[in-house]
Amino acid sequence: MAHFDLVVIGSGPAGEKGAVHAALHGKRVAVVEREPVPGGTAANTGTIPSKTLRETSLYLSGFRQRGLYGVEAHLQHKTTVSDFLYRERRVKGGERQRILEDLQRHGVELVYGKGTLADKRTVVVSRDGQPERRLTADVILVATGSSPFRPPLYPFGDPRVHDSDELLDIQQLPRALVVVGAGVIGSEYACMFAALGIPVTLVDPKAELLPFLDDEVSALLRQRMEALGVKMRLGHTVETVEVPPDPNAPIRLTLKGGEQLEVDQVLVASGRSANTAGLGLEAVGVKLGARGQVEVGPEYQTAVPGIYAVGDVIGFPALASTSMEQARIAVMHAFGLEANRMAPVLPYGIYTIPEVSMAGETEESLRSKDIPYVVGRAHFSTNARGQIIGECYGLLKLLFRKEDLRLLGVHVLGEQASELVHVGLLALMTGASARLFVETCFNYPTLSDAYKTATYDALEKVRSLPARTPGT
Ligand SMILES: Cc1cc2nc3c(=O)[nH]c(=O)nc-3n(C[C@H](O)[C@H](O)[C@H](O)COP(=O)(O)OP(=O)(O)OC[C@H]3O[C@@H](n4cnc5c(N)ncnc54)[C@H](O)[C@@H]3O)c2cc1C
Ligand SMILES: NC(=O)c1ccc[n+]([C@@H]2O[C@H](COP(=O)([O-])OP(=O)(O)OC[C@H]3O[C@@H](n4cnc5c(N)ncnc54)[C@H](O)[C@@H]3O)[C@@H](O)[C@H]2O)c1
Repeated sequence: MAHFDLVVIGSGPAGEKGAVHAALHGKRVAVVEREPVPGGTAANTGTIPSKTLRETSLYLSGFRQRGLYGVEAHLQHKTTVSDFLYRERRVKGGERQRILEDLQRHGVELVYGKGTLADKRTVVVSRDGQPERRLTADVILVATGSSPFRPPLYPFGDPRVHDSDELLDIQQLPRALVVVGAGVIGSEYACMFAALGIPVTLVDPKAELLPFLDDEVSALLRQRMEALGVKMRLGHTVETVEVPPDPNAPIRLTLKGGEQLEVDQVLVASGRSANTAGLGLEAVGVKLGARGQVEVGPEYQTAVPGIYAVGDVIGFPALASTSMEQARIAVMHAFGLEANRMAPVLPYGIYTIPEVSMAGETEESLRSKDIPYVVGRAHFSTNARGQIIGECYGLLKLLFRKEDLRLLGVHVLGEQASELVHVGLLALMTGASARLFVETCFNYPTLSDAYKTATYDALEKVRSLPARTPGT
C-alpha cells in the first residue's frame, strides 16, 4: 500500500492543477485517471477540441476574410469531415502530452484506473486485467468532472444522434443539423457548423439566448448568429423524434405546436451531470446535491474533513478556468498554506461566432439592485483596428457606477472578445474607475483602445470625471 500527502481522482484541469500545486509545495502526490489518456473533458471532449474546431471552421470557410479583399476566400475543395477534425486531433494530442510532462516534471505519480473511496483516507484503483491498488492519503481531492446529460427522448445509440462527446467521432459532416439546447455548448457548435455553410436549427425551451448575458449583448449575438445562418427556435420544445432505420431517410423532430424539422444529424447539448456515481462518496459521509453534485464549503472541503471536491463535480460555474482556481484554493486550505480566496469577479468567454465575453454586472443585474449606472459603448466599426480587420459588428460596453464612475461591468462581442475582457476584468478586480481608462495609453491601432472610446462615451453622459482620490 502506497501513502501520499494527496491523492487526486481525475486528471482534468481541476485534478492537474490541484496535483501540481500541492507538488510545488513539496507534497507527495498521486493522480488517478480512469481513461487511458489524461486531461478530462477539457483536453479530450470539451474545451480544447471545441475551440480548435471553431478555429477550423473559421479557416475552412474563410470567414474572417469574407468580403475584405474583393476576392472570395473560400477554400477551393468541399470540406470533408477529416478536414474538419484534423487539427482538433493534433491539438488534443499536444495537450495530452503537455499534461503528462507537467505531472512528470513535478514528480506527480499518474495511476491509470477507476478510483473509488474505500474509506475516508483510502482510494482503491481498479483497472481491467490488473491487480487492484490501494492508495492512502492525508487529503483526497475529488475532481472527477461531468458527463453530457442525455434526455431519454433521444435515441443516442443511433450514429446520427450525438451528445457533445460523440460529435467528435462523426463519420461525415451533417447536410442539415438540429442542435437541441441553446446553452453555451449548443450555441458554440451551432455557429461552427453554420459558418461551414451547413443549415442549422437551434432549439431551446428558453425564449432568450444565453439569458445570463447582458440583454443588449444577447440580442446582438442572436442577430449575428441568425445572419450567419442559424435558424432560431427559442421558446420551443421538441415533442417527438423519429429516427428511421434507413440511414438515408431524414430524421424528423416535431416541435410543440406542430412544426417539423427534417435533418440528417442531431446534436443534443442540454446540460451535464456530475461524475459521482460509483465513487463511494456517500458511504464515507460526503453529501451530494439534488443533481448528484458534491456539496462543499467555501474552501471546497466536503462534509468529511480531508476530502475536498473541485471542478465540474461540484456544479456551477463548471468551467475549466474556475475549476483550476478552485483546485488551487482547496490545496492551499487542505495543507494549511497561505490563505487564499476565489476571485470576486469571474470572466465568462463564449466562443460563438462572434465571440462574446463578460465580467461583472449586467444592466439588468444593476437595475435589480437599484444601483444607478452609466453606460459607455465603443463600436468596433469606428475603431481603427476594427476597420482594418473588417470587424463591423463588434461592441465593447462598459457599465460604470453613476456616483463615482467605478467600473462595475464589462461586455464584449466580436473578434478577440475573450482576450479583450481581461483589461476590464483587471479594472474590476482592482476597483478602478473611468479615470484608469482615460489615463492609460493604449497601443494604436488596437481593439483595446475601445476601452478609452467607451469611457469617453460614458463621460459625455455625465460630463465630468470624479476627483482623484488620494493614492490613485
Ligand atoms: C463542449 C465543451 C466545451 C467547453 N468549453 C469550455 C471553454 O471554452 N472554457 C471553459 O472554461 N470551460 C469549457 N468547458 C467546460 C470544461 O471542459 C470543464 O469545466 C472542465 O473540463 C472541468 O474540469 P474538471 O477537471 O472538473 O473535470 P473533467 O475535465 O471532466 O475531468 C475529470 C476527469 O476525471 C476522470 N474520472 C472521472 N471519474 C473517475 C474515477 N472514478 N476514477 C478516475 N478518474 C475519474 C475523468 O475520466 C476525467 O479525465 C467546456 C465543456 C464542454 C463539454
Ligand atoms: N465557453 C465556455 O465557457 C463553455 C463552453 C461550453 C461549455 N461550457 C460549460 O459546459 C456546461 C454545459 O454546457 P451546456 O450547453 O450543455 O449546458 P447549459 O446548462 O449551458 O445549457 C443547456 C441548455 O439546454 C436546454 N435544455 C435543457 N434540457 C433540455 C431539453 N430536454 N431539450 C431541449 N433543451 C434543453 C436549457 O434550457 C439550456 O439552455 C456549461 O455549464 C458550461 O459551464 C462552457
